[in-house]
Amino acid sequence: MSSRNTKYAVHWLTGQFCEYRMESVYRRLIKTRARFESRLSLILVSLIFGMFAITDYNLLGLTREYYLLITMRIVVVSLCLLLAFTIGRWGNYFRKIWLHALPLWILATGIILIVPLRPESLATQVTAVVVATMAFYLLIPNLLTVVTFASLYLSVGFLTSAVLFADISPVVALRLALLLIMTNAVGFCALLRLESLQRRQFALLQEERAQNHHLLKEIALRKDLEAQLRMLAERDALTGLDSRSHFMKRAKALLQRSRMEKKPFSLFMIDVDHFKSINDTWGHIHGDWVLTKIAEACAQSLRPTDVIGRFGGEEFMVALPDTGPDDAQIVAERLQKMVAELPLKEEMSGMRLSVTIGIALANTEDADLESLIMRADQILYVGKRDGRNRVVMCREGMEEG
Ligand SMILES: Nc1nc2c(ncn2[C@@H]2O[C@H](COP(=O)(O)OP(=O)(O)OP(=O)(O)O)[C@@H](O)[C@H]2O)c(=O)[nH]1
Repeated sequence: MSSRNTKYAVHWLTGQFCEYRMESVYRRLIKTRARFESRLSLILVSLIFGMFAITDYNLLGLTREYYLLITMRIVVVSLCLLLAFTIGRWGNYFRKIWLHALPLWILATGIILIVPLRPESLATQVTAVVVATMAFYLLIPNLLTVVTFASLYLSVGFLTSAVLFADISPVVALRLALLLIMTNAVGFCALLRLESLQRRQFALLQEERAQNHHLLKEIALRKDLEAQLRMLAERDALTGLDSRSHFMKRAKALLQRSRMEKKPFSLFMIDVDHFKSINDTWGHIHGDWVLTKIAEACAQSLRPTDVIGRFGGEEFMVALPDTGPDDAQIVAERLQKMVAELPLKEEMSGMRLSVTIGIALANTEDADLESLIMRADQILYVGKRDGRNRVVMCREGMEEG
């Protein structure tokens, strides 16, 4: 038997969950409904019990037995109504099951007491006991074990009363006993089936909920993984800037929009000067640190609409939509100055950090990103050749210092 099945196993005799915890969860869940149904059925059953006072009167008239019967019926009905009210307010199907069971014992006692007071109407009373027993099992919500004891009390009490006060022959007593045994057996089996089915239904619902919960968790995990993968693909691990491929995608979209809106577009290629010597002098960890600082400077000095990416090694790219040559020159020089003024680590104090920036402008209609990158790269090379630490611009194949 799997652990899942064990958890929801239903006892073959009581119709309750074998596991105490599961049974308490179930009873807590149905407590509101059980309270309402208990109250309703108690009111109905006690009123029916009270209405039999009319047949008592027809049979007995205003005799001593009638007064005793009416008193007993009033007591039983009042107690049941009081209990219906109490259950409605404080009934707890988990902790106060005795409160739900009490009306059964009161009603059973009331029915048993009718026999000595109206022994001549035993045949009618037998029918009433059979109906009451079935009502105990099926109509008044209670636990199978509790109902069984209350019904057996009713059957045994009624049979004893019949033998003692109605003067029945042993054969009739035996027939009555058999009828009551059968009634109890049918009621027991019906309620056992009902209790088991309800609990199995509950177990299925719980399993479905657990599976849904598991699925939701799985979806959240997958979304998380997807986000992480996207992050890995789109971001440069060292600087946090766009990766080369992601930069290309975003820059292409920006360039296309600029073309459609007929607005200027500039592209920067930024290369750190003498970066190899930084690595050689202070080591790769310091080199990495310098790269992250330059990336931060780029992110700070540019607009949120500009796209910045790490193109590889110590090269960065910036796509600047809606930026003409004059603005591009100003922005690049500001960035160059910012890098030069970056506060460095103490041990690197002797170092002069600088970048060379090549700018390509997309003035023609047919300029695509690849050709812009090529032009920016070419002009950057010119800047390096001419001494580094400078901003150089290329307009449609023309070079400018
Ligand atoms: N620390 C570090 N170094 C890198 C990284 N990627 C590339 N490099 C190094 O950057 C250096 C680039 O050197 P070069 O291409 O010769 O350029 P440079 O020394 O900056 O010289 P110029 O560009 O001509 O001024 C190489 O030594 C690479 O190993 C990185 O992610 N971290």
